[in-house]
Amino acid sequence: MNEVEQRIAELNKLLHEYGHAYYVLDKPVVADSVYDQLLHELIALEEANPSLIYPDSPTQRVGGAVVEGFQKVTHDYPMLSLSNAFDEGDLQEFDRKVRQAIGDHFSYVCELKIDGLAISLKYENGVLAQGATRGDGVVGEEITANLKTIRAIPLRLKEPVTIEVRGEAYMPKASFEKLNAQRLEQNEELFANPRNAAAGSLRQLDPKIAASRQLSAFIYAIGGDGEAYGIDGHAEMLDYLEGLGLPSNKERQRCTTIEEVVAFINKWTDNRGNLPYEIDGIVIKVDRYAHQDELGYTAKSPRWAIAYKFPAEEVVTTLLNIELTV
Ligand SMILES: NC(=O)c1cc2c(=O)c3cc(F)ccc3oc2nc1N
Repeated sequence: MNEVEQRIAELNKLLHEYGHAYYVLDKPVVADSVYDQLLHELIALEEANPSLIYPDSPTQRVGGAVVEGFQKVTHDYPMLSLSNAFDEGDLQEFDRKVRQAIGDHFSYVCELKIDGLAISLKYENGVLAQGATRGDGVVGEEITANLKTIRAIPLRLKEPVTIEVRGEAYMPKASFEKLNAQRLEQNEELFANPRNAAAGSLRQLDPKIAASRQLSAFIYAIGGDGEAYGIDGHAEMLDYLEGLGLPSNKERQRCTTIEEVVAFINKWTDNRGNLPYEIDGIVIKVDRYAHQDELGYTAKSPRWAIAYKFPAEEVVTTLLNIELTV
């Protein structure tokens, strides 16, 4: 390898490491100025040596041309939606059905329900090959170019595995405030909430616009059969996906009773305002895959999971009261 090739290889490695620490682990290891300086050095070297551009170089995140529209993709495994629980009674009913089907020796995994939009990511031999929206659950839109602009999404995994994962793309609260402040400046219509802003950003046909929106993502499941990777349960799968370099939400907790689940829900009902992203509930999943297989699915939802939805913010009821009094 000559000197330039060596430096390009070294810059790719460093920027990949620093990017993972900053965007996936939320633990920066160098100052932004150092990252930017190295990135600009790589951009200059790649411009002078286009044949040495790596497909997963950080300079390739904002690539793609502006497209006329998105291709449709059929998911290998349907992207189902979660059934909802609105109060403790619903949770007790869910728990009763689970115990009826698989007995009492199991545990739940509780996760924050990120308020964004569901995405699917396909990696082939470790390289991000396709990204798509949920769509109607069977057919989604191919938005690979836009998802590549999300720095929390690795362009290459730490292992050359072929795997499909599912997760939630979202707009952090800080990005949302900044975006709406800019739109106010430019007399543009404001986004109502971070979820709409994230959806609107990923529907942009120009990846440069998606890149400017500073989205992020959490991965919450594998698409397809986790046991094919020698993994027996969901919590273990999330650890495995983290090991591959994928971002998963660390605020997850194993619970063995609904009482523990309720305690987790109460904790985050009170604390969610301190999170740097919006959540609209808590997802409760039976952990072991063998138990999930026994419980199975309805036409549109897994029977082994449920989403507890937080009550609507009081501001809505206040508005309603005003209307009612007038
Ligand atoms: N928004 C979320 O944070 C979130 C969403 C889902 C799902 O939509 C979901 C849908 C399924 F059919 C099965 C598992 C799931 O797990 C999930 N886990 C999460 N943490």
